[in-house]
Amino acid sequence: MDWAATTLAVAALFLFFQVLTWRRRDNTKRLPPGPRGLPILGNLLMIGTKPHQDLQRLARKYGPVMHLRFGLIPVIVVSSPEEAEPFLKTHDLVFASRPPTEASKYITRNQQNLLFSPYGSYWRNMRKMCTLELLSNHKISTFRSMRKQELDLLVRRIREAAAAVDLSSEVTSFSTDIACRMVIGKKFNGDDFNEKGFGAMIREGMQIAAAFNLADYIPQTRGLDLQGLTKRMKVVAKDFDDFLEKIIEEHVQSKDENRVKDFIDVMLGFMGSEETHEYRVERDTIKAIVLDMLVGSMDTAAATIDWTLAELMRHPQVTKKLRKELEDVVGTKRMVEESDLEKLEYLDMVIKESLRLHPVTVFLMRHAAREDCTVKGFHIPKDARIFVNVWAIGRDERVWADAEKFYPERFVGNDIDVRGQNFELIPFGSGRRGCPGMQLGLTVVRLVVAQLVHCFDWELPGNMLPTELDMSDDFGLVCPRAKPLLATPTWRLNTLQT
Ligand code: HEM
Repeated sequence: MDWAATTLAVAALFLFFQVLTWRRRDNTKRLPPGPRGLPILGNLLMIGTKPHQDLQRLARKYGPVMHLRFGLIPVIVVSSPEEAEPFLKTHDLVFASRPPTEASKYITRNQQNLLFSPYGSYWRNMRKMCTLELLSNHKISTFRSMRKQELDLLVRRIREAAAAVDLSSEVTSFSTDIACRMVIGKKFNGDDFNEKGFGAMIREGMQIAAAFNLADYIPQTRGLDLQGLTKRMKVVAKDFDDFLEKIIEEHVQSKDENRVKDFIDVMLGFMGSEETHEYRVERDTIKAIVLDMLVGSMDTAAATIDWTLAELMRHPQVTKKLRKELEDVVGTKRMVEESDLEKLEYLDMVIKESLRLHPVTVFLMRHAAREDCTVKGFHIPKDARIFVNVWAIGRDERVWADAEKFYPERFVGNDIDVRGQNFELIPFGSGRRGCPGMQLGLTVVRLVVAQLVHCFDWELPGNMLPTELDMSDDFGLVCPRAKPLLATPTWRLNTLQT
């Protein structure tokens, strides 16, 4: 094609997209304020590698309900508790859906999992199964001794370490191990999934799912795969499928009736019997839900533990106070048990404070509007994506005094908690799409933080000062600390037992 023809083609394409954008704009209705966008791309270029921070900055200028356009898709960004409540409570039913995305199409078999499933009877059915059969208090208590075994192993590994320990990596391995044992019945070492390794494969899937995929926002570019993401998704989806097929078959063939039933066993029990069970479960459903449960439990808890330990190392006075509570409740002659957790009130405040400053899912998973709706006088169009910026809400100076300061005592004398009733603190979301694994997540985080603070004194390497600890984050489906947390442990209990 010569120069003139290329220019003409680009101009025609530009005009086509511009007309599309104009047709979508309805000038009679008042959208929330927001920055002007470019033709075709909208506001996409305003978003860098830290979208939660970029959108917080924009919200300071345009307000806590903001309208942007990512490509051709309207996006509503919510950045304050008062504005989050109508989206997650008053009009929860309208915003309880998920948009179709390329990742959900390829990796989760056309949104067959819970996380990416659109609102409807399939989602309701799966949500009920997950809540009542997999993540109920009763079911998670059946894995209590498994959690204890794995935590004892973690403590032993740390105790035997001769020098500084990479706590981030240790906690991630622990979290991956308990998730695998609970969901699929066994642990996986580095490379026994395929040559890439189990954790690496799951994280590759999560990374792709979190990426800003141009094809989700400019659907006309789908076939072009401009970022090469579709190709990667197909590889990941095939790897997952081969792996899960093998694991499910092992479960079908297993004759061991005495072991604790893992999540695959439970779901296999509901398969193919619509008359006798209220859940409609197919083999593909099991595969999709297994991925949810692994993704939901592996990195969320690990990243929260890592953030909390880092904050404790930066705040020795808080650690001292937490240790005092642990000594009063547990003593110094034994390790922490899960049954101790309900008595540890200051620990609860420490974890809440950590989740306020470092919610590991910085945006609630993309909610989508199922119909047009009016919120606080603004028109929210059908199919708009709703981004609730939980990270910005936790740092909103109008709500939190000294918002950037890590100060667990702010929870003394009030009953603000993380369960979705207090919109200033929603690290697990709220309403219909709120996290069904919250109880399990909180149990694991509390247990590990308590144990590692109780069993060890920690020193930062190379005479590093607490204030020098790098607290920058990495954006993804889950946002961990960017740098590994290294610290040297000293055993502090009056017992040899681990
Ligand atoms: C510290 C730990 C955890 C945190 C901070 C967390 C946070 C969240 C958040 C913010 C959401 C999105 C809510 C929304 O879109 O409004 C969510 C959804 C979800 N979480 Fe968790 N989560 C954690 C642990 C877990 C665990 C342990 C599991 C399961 C084993 C789990 C499974 C899920 C699932 C399946 C959804 C999707 C629910 C739906 O769309 O209906 N999460 N989580």
